[in-house]
Amino acid sequence: MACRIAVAGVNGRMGRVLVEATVQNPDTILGAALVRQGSPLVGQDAGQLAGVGILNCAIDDDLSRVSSDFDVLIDFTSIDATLENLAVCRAQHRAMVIGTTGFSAEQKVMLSEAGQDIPLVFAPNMSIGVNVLLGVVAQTARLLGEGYDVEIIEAHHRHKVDAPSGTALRLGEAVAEAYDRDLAEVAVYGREGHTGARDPQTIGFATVRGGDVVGDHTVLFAGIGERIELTHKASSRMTFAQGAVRAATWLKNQPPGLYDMQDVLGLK
Ligand SMILES: NC(=O)C1=CN([C@@H]2O[C@H](COP(=O)(O)OP(=O)(O)OC[C@H]3O[C@@H](n4cnc5c(N)ncnc54)[C@H](OP(=O)(O)O)[C@@H]3O)[C@@H](O)[C@H]2O)C=CC1
Ligand SMILES: O=C(O)C1=N[C@H](C(=O)O)C[C@H](O)C1
Repeated sequence: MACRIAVAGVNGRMGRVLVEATVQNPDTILGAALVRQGSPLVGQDAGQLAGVGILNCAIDDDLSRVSSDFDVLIDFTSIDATLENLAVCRAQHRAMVIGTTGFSAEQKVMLSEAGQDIPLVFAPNMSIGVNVLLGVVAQTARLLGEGYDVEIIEAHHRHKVDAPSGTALRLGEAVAEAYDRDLAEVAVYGREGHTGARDPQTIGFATVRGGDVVGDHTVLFAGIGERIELTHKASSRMTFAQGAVRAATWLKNQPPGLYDMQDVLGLK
């Protein structure tokens, strides 16, 4: 049976592409589409909004009201909206794929607690490429060993509200884990003024914001006399949306738990 998907924030940049990816996937149908409470979009057809034709799926602003219409909620919205939707999905026993970024450590604990009751996929980047890159980066760190300075550079569009990106932080975690370091202790977020010489244990982050950049990430291993730069560039949001829809079809058959894209793609 087709997996019935609900898309939160259906008018957002990701929301619209998620509707398109749901329609394109032969194993999924759009069961519900959500917008902010009181939005003038309520009642409009979600397919029409996403530019994929009429789907006979009226946009709603109340997740509890439509909870019997979907199996998995895909949520790429904001921290507040995602946590509100998580509470509803937990109460109504609905699975959830979360792509929203920018959560604090405490908020991430809330996600793992919810994983005791419902199946959840939470990943800062749903593209296949970035999830392969996570493994490549960890292996590169292990093979190079100490003596290489690690810097993570990310670039995104002018509308992005969180920095560094969730993906950059996840890449940082992968490097820190490979070197047996704690990212919270070694991360350096930007530099200014008289910084002193670089501490070799640190992992640096640099953020670029501008225009319509979909999402670029580079992990730089800089040694003496050589450097390795591992780069992923997303050129379309469809890569994230297809990953999220794939995660939803996978999640439908999983027991409660907090999973990531490495689980979905069998990369662990
Ligand atoms: N994991 C991944 O692969 C990816 C993750 N992302 C992440 O997804 C998130 C969304 O990105 P993007 O689509 O570009 O953002 P947009 O701003 O384009 O869309 C956000 C959507 O969420 C809705 N929303 C925001 N706050 C609330 C609220 N409090 N209540 C109800 N609805 C709300 C917005 O509604 P309104 O328009 O009314 O404000 C809008 O529909 C970000 O955190 C981003 O980092 C993005 C791409 C890939
Ligand atoms: O906000 C975005 O656009 C993106 N956010 C994600 C992140 O923070 O890592 C993933 C992607 O790069 C696009």
